[in-house]
Amino acid sequence: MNDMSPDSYVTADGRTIGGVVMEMKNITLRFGGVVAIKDISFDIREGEIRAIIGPNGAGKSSMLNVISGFYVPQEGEVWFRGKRRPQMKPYQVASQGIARTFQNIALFDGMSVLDNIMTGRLTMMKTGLLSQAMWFGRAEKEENHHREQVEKIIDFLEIQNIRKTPVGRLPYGLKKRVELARALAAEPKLLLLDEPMAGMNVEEKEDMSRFILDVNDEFGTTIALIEHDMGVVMDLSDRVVVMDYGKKIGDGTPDEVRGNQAVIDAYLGVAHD
Ligand SMILES: Nc1ncnc2c1ncn2[C@@H]1O[C@H](COP(=O)(O)OP(=O)(O)OP(=O)(O)O)[C@@H](O)[C@H]1O
Repeated sequence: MNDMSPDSYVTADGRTIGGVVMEMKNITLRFGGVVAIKDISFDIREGEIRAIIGPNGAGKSSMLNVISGFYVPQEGEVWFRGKRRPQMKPYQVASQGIARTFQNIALFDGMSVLDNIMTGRLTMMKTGLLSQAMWFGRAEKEENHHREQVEKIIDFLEIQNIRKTPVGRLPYGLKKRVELARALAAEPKLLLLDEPMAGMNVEEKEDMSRFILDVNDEFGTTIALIEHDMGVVMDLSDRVVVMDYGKKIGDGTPDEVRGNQAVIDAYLGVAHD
């Protein structure tokens, strides 16, 4: 699954966690007078499930937006696969193998599940309309390949029965699953999930947790996620970054974070256990 770098290790459940793939170094992000992120550093290792938690307004989404290139920090550096990342547009970040889902579902309601998932492959499509017209065979072959990959994801996430359904008609939990499918269609190396369980009932949360674990396990996808449900975060994650008012107040395994007094004071102590 991963290159066995010297600092690789195998988790209790038998997954291999490799070296650092993404490193945020002293990131500061301001919106006018509001400092959303204050001098935060942390890393993400290959194959791990890394959570970012914190109370409302702590800066979690802002951090995910920095990783995905939607926001450019005023200070600090983003390193990816051992290289400093220059300022990039989100589509350029996506083409490096980083895909994301959004806090508020961002699908095309009028389009079928299948077509929505196909849009996740846009960054990988080589033949445009002109070449399709001029060199149909090659374009057709490529289209078939994309369809095959999408069908695999549809099977994996168990959504065969809704593949032709317009997304707008689906219940919330399934829409979130389709969003995950669309992100996976880009075959990401690093998958960013912005509150994947928000608004879900217990059963939907269990399903989504299982799919996140399966994606990580089956495809070796590194996952960084923001989530409010503490139970979910502690069960799923290998390591957790805790933010509060734009600052990092904790970073470690779920057990380390649970025992961190600053975290308890800021967040966990307030009826989130
Ligand atoms: N586009 C923006 N323009 C101005 N201020 C912003 C913008 N995005 C975020 N902020 C501010 O930055 C701070 C951090 O917001 P952010 O959404 O990153 O926090 P969060 O931890 O994700 O919160 P929540 O859990 O409520 O989603 C907040 O004070 C917020 O109002």
